[in-house]
Amino acid sequence: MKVIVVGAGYVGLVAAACLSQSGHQVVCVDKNIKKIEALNNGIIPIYEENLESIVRESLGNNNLQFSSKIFVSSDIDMIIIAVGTPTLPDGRVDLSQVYNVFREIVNVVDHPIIVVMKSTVPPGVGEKVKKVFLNKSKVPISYISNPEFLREGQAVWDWYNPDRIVIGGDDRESIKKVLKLYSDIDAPRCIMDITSAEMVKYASNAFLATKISFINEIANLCELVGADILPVAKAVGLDKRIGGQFLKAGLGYGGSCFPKDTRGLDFVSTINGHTFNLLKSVIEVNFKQRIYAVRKLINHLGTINGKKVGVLGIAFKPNTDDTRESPAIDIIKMLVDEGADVVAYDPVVGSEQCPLPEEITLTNNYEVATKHAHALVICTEWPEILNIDWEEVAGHMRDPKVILDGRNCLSKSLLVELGFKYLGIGR
Ligand SMILES: NC(=O)c1ccc[n+]([C@@H]2O[C@H](COP(=O)([O-])OP(=O)(O)OC[C@H]3O[C@@H](n4cnc5c(N)ncnc54)[C@H](O)[C@@H]3O)[C@@H](O)[C@H]2O)c1
Ligand SMILES: O=c1ccn([C@@H]2O[C@H](COP(=O)(O)OP(=O)(O)O[C@H]3O[C@H](CO)[C@@H](O)[C@H](O)[C@H]3O)[C@@H](O)[C@H]2O)c(=O)[nH]1
Repeated sequence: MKVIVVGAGYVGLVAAACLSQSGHQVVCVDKNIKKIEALNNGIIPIYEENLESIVRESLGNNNLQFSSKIFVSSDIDMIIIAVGTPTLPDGRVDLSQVYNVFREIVNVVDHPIIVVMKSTVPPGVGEKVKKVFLNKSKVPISYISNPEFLREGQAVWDWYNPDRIVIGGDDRESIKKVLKLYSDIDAPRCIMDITSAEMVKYASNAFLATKISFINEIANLCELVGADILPVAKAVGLDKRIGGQFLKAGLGYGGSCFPKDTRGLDFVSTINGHTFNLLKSVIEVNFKQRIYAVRKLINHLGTINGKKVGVLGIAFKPNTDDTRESPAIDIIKMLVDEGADVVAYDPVVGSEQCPLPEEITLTNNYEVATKHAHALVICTEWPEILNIDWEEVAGHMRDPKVILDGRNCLSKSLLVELGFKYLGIGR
């Protein structure tokens, strides 16, 4: 199949690379010219396991090309859209990138083609796009919704091992063709109408976010009654009807998806006259979890004004350099507001990836963040952080040597033995 992928971000680049590795002819288009120049030289702008080798191999065998303009030659079968759909301050989804792509497509397409929507768009957008944009095209353009469920940090693995492939459409032939993209992938196929496919994506993310906020509420309650969230979550998760995944209590969810998609679904609900109270609570609990962590630290340090606090981990989760809506960013801002001297460490995140307050020091060396620190806050469970030599850190920190383990990822007994004051979440 010959396809164009529009957008070379986390989703577009992974889709383009994996489809080309599966033998499809792919042109990946991004309006960011610098990104395209780098990609043409095999330089990957994001940190994602195995992606670079796939891109380089596909560039080498000509299955993959990069371009800064959409050029639709007569042999192109479909255009896959993977541009950003960020959140607006009022929770609405900003669809301007998506709409701009449709304006371009309608202008350049000169033969019948399928447009596949991989970007996450609110339920109802596909039908609207068909009416507003595609009906104006001189040639037939078929619309398919094909939401993406990959996770950052394991995106390539997720691409080849999805739990399901969701296709929403109203034209059998187009659905059949889109399914051919995935002929080498073993997963259940869920075929439905466009709006339902769009809803699957939002419902999935909202449900996973609900699990996280739920377990965080249970963790907070555990602290009050003297229970430990680790054995509690493990035993609860062993019930197959509940499942053990997404029951890790901590600082709450961040990233480019859960925060924006929960807010987006809440907005869609409100505009349609439905008050989604459960989802509103999920969002509120998630934000409060960050404040709660800072309060906990203040309670143990007395005041943090003038104290050195090392924040370990800035990415919203391990194995990615993405800091979008990362709990670490809010926590750092709150600590700075309280007068702390913050030194933040992350093994891969650099200043170009994240807007941090000017007052803070950012380092890729954990010793710079831990040396002479009064307290540490673990925000991301990077392997580099789990494997820190805590005995050495105990030797160079200042009293009271508090560790707020915001991801419950360290050994409490070891740290207590080494003289740290250990604070977990729900323990
Ligand atoms: N990041 C994830 O893990 C993930 C997973 C599943 C779904 N999604 C969804 O996929 C979509 C893309 O997410 P992302 O994280 O890859 O976004 P991103 O911001 O990393 O990348 C989007 C890319 O699109 C490019 N772009 C914007 N307008 C363009 C245009 N007119 N022509 C060409 N290129 C253009 C941008 O320059 C950017 O490189 C979003 O809707 C997101 O919600 C993301
Ligand atoms: O038990 C858990 C699991 C996750 N998290 C946090 O939740 C956030 C999101 O984690 P994860 O889902 O692994 O990362 P994403 O890459 O954002 O992936 C989610 O968002 C993507 C974009 O929509 C979807 O495609 C994926 O299916 C969905 O898992 C991170 O901050 C995690 O630290 C927890 O706090 N506790």
